[in-house]
Amino acid sequence: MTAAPVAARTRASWRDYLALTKPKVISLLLFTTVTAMFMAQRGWPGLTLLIVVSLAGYASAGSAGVFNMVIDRDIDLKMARTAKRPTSSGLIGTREASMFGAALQLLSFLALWVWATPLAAWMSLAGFVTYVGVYTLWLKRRTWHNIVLGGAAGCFPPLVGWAAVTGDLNLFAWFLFAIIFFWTPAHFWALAIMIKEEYREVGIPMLPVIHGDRLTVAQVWLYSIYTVVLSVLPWTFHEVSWIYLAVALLSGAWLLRLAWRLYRPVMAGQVATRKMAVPLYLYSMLYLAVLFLAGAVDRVLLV
Ligand code: HEM
Ligand SMILES: CC(C)=CCC/C(C)=C/CC/C(C)=C/COP(=O)(O)OP(=O)(O)O
Repeated sequence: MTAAPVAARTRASWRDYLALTKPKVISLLLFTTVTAMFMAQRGWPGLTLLIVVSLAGYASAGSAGVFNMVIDRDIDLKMARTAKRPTSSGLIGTREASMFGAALQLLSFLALWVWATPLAAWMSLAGFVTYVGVYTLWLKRRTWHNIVLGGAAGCFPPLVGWAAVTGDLNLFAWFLFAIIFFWTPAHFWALAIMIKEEYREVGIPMLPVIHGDRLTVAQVWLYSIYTVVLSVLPWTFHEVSWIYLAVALLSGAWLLRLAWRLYRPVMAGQVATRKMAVPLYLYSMLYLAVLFLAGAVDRVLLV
């Protein structure tokens, strides 16, 4: 049996609901949650807790994605990258999507509260509120600072993992938060350069649209430096040892190399092109994954 063409479909399948949760983005968010659990435990956190936190973490971040797609369905419809989202195409109505999102958030909060710790549930809710309330509703359409302040949403997943294991948050857990906070601009503004014309057309005030390429690459370069410096600090506090340090320095050097390769030609007067920004955007995700993996391996094996 062949699938019906998209335009002819009127009934949404489970795949459409899954698409509302932004599965690819969540895969990396969840990776930071799970690796943070190993870092907090300094060993195996237990299979039950790993499963509960992974499922609940997915549901919470997924719920945030659902509400983001409901709120942004008008602008998503106008951009090629997002036009086919079920909320924009009308395949899934606002009411159904909102109920789905609310159910995910409620289940996630209860599961974390009951089977992990109340603090983990609150941290997850804080991530949700920051993404939906601060980023999507308040800042995204208003200011180019949107992704810096709203980007705090993506910093909560490691706190969820940490709090699920210890019921508490220490300085190192907040370092994990801060690393993602300072990493986000390099990740997102590299992408924003790639798709700046789409953002311009729909009037979303992303940095390259508002202040141009030069300020964007300068900010990306600065935030990349902050990220690498910050990534090394936990070592100076004896929270991690040489495995993490070696990985942080090597992967950080590569991040700086790619940020520099975007910065230099644009500062020399060239227009920032998609081709120039792609390597940094793609590498940003590998970088974060490798850094968190190194933290987990290091603390499980050595510290
Ligand atoms: C304000 C913060 C952030 C913004 C505005 C942002 C924005 C975006 C956008 C617009 C995309 C393209 C998605 C697509 O093509 O469908 C993307 C991709 C991605 N982002 Fe982010 N992001 C942010 C933070 C994060 C964080 C914290 C993580 C994980 C720790 C993350 C992980 C990813 C991944 C894995 C992809 C690739 C998805 C794919 O290939 O479809 N992002 N991001
Ligand atoms: C703990 C917890 C619940 C955390 C949730 C954090 C979360 C879902 C962060 C994701 C960040 C992200 C994908 C932003 C893109 O939004 P966008 O609207 O700019 O992208 P779009 O144009 O693809 O919709």
